[in-house]
Amino acid sequence: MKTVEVVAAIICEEDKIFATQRGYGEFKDGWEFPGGKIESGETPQEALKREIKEELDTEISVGQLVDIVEFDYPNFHLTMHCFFCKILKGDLVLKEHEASKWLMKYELDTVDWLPADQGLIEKLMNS
Ligand SMILES: Nc1nc2c([nH]c(=O)n2[C@H]2C[C@H](O)[C@@H](COP(=O)(O)OP(=O)(O)OP(=O)(O)O)O2)c(=O)[nH]1
Repeated sequence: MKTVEVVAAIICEEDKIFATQRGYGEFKDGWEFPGGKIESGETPQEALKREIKEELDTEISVGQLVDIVEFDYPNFHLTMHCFFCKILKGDLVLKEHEASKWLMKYELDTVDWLPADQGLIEKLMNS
């Protein structure tokens, strides 16, 4: 099975975490942490900064690695590197997503996360 290498940004501000809803494709309407596929030659941190600039027109700093999620979807294996991030500059403009929410940790389970994110959400809620 092919492996897709993805980076995801857990953007925090004060006590809240930024969640986005996918606007297109196979997982449309599912909630996720913004990010995307690592391109060849990029470090995960570089990929994450590029993706957040593209998707949200925002510059971030990439902090601690929170988790590397390994998950089998029917058609591919996902390896997802998840980092805590902070906003440096920009207003999180939704260029690809259809909605977003700032959620407190205890509210994280109030949106419908993509299947691969379930374990991570539990971990964040219990942290
Ligand atoms: N960014 C992100 N992707 C996630 C999460 N959870 C999860 O299963 N994924 C999956 C969905 C996609 O298959 C993949 C992300 O890659 P992507 O955003 O480039 O996906 P895509 O296929 O829509 O993009 P593209 O090839 O059209 O550029 O990882 C998450 O929390 N954040």
